[in-house]
Amino acid sequence: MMSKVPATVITGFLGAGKTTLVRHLMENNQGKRIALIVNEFGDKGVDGELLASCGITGCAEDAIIELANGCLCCTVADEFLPTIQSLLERANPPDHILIETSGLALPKPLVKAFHWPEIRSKVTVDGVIAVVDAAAVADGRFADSPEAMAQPDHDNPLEEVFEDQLACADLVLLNKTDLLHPDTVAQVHQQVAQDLRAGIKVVRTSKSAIDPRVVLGLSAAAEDDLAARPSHHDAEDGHDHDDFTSFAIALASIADIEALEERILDAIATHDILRLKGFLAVEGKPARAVIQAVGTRLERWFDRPWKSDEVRTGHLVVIGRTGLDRAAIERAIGG
Ligand SMILES: Nc1nc2c(ncn2[C@@H]2O[C@H](COP(=O)(O)OP(=O)(O)OP(=O)(O)O)[C@@H](O)[C@H]2O)c(=O)[nH]1
Repeated sequence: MMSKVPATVITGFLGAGKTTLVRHLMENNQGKRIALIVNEFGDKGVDGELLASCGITGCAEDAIIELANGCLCCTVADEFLPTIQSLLERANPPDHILIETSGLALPKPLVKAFHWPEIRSKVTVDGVIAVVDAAAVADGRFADSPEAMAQPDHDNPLEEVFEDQLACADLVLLNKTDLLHPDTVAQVHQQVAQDLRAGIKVVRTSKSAIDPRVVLGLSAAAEDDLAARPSHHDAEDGHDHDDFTSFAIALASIADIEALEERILDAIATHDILRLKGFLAVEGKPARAVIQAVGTRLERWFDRPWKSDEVRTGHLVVIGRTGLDRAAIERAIGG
């Protein structure tokens, strides 16, 4: 019998370190041909673009497939299945498939898709890896405030997505431990462990750095034990995305990047933006700048020189709870 191609689903809330993990796994591919399917919330992809410029040796151009716009777990039949099928039909099919889901996606409906007769005999879910932002957990990002708990019928979409991702995991990476005191890491570890199925291991990481042999080759066949992976959305057919929203801000070349950074941080704090990321053109700089913000933590670096035929403009993708004041954020950041 032909052996099935293993597929690893990488889940984890917005900004937890999924793309960082994917990059690490692709850089340390140990000669394996790895293909990546990446899906983001919002119609302007950043992760695929960032990885495309990775310069990893052995990482072929066509190794990265971006499914932008929409939620992978809800567009499974239309987009995901044909993509997997076309990967498998390649002259040189991958040895391993990585699937990076958006930070707001529920992993379970995606894993369920592996039951489809067209792919069931050819691919198996080797494992669901949940990446956790330990600093965000320590900040109480996913927990309810006492005031919210007191509300009748309250629900917390952040907490539900976070818990669904953990409940489906075969392995958890407790990431960003570099940002916390070891005692806090231990507390967060304990807290996260409570939401896991019995026997699921938590590995502490910084910058998602982990030996690929720990993450790949779990042989979990997750599609065969879905019943053991509880979800807040089990009673529903799909899930709606009304709880979260996303939009992109176009920016012309920036003269003063420090000033822009301050405006971004102010906007994040004022409007409770969950995630902001994108690219910028900076006047007088030959390279493209990357901006990454998770909550109020912001990173910026230059990733690659602009190509001669590229238009030097930027865009920032903003993600938050529904109700974000787009016009006000655009005004605040646009300056
Ligand atoms: N300090 C610290 N920063 C990290 C760590 N891992 C990732 N980051 C940073 O966190 C930000 C988000 O990382 P990503 O890998 O893009 O996160 P993601 O989960 O792919 O984000 P989304 O796809 O938007 O959900 C980037 O600025 C990373 O450099 C870590 O362990 N420690």
